Amino acid sequence: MALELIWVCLLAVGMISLTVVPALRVRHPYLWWCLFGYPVTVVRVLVTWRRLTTTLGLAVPRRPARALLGDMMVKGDPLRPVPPRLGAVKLRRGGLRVVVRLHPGQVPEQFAAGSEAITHAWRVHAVRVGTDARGFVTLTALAWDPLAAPIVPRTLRREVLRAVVGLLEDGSLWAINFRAAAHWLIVGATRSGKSTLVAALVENLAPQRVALFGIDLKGGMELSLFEPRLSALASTRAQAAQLIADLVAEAEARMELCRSVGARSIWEHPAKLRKMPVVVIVDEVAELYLMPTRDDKAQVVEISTNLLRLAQLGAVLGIHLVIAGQRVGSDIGPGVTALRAQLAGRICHRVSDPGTAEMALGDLNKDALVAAQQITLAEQGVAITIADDGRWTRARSIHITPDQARRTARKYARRAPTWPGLIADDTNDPDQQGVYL
Ligand SMILES: Nc1ncnc2c1ncn2[C@@H]1O[C@H](COP(=O)(O)OP(=O)(O)OP(=O)(O)O)[C@@H](O)[C@H]1O
Repeated sequence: MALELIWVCLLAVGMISLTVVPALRVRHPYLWWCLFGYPVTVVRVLVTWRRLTTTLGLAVPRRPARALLGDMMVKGDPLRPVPPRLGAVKLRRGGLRVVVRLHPGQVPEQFAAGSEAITHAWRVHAVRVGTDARGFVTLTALAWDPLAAPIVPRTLRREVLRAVVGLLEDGSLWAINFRAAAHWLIVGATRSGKSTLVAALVENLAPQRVALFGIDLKGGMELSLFEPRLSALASTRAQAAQLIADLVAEAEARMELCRSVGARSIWEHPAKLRKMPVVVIVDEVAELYLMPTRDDKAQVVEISTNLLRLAQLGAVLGIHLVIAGQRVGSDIGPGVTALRAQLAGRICHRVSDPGTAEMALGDLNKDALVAAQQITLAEQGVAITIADDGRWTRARSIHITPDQARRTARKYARRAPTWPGLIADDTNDPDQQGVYL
């Protein structure tokens, strides 16, 4: 009877595993990885390590390859070469990480050359080789392609002017951090994912005590989604010229304030005096520089000069620019190359002309430029960006639908300070006090 009960229990467990585990893998991949994928992979790593390193030539013999047997010299490989010492296999979000101690004479490049074989042996999506300390390599395995459908954790450390917009290809968070790079350039051909990225950015910034402005000369088609949360939206060139001029005046007033309190940036101001950070999103920047008639020329020159001033002054004054466009080449107008030099943050989606990729990444890294040109039509939302540590990497934004963006903008409409003046009508809300301090 007892034996039958055990069999029934085992059968039930087996049935549940067969149905629940695959469903969990699809619906909650991170939970699946913690509960099932990670433990199984740890066993696989430990079991395969000796054979894997021997096959790759990374295990070294303890004894020399020749030995004296009586008065005979015997040559041959020792039976049990010693693999490099493996540290604890640690869990990381959607993957694992393990530190390996190198044998004397080994270099990380030997492990990098074998990363494809390690990937297959561990049955993971990819293995990256890094070096955090001399004499050691860190092997980071990704369970699946993080760019296939990026999911960011719901509970994130809230930090003002930092927006987590997706994932990097190593599975870490992709953040647009205005405190690290004051201004950002986002380029990409049509349907490459620019608007989705901007939506992810606004989704993050909307709950923060940050004033958002929009300039969208495509009749406000893109940025009007966020209108309730914007302090102002310029949808004609005249409105844009006025708004940019007003923002330059705001920057000058902040500069004056800095001088009066002896501070070099608004972040050094006493909390009570500190002005609200401003993020200005410019969609389709080329439209600002178009000169259909002669009369437009003066206005274009004014816009170009003021935008450049805003970029130069704004970084320390809490005024930040996000410049987005399909085609951003030096040919679109005077001052574009000078403006580009001020935009330290770069994001390049699939582009249709090499000039735009060159504009976004050419002055930073030639390999990044090549990688950007290899993004395919199917990889919507995938971009090349420069990470916080200065390295270029592939990344993909989370997919925010227009409806989601509209709902977020409505939800946080009360947090949009009035313009001019940037006076928030919610300063008594204790929930919001000090968010940007
Ligand atoms: N991160 C993403 N993940 C999945 N799909 C995406 C992502 N980003 C964009 N897409 C898909 O690509 C389509 C086009 O994206 P989006 O509208 O953002 O492109 P765009 O570059 O702004 O185009 P346009 O310049 O024509 O406005 C979206 O409708 C969406 O279905």
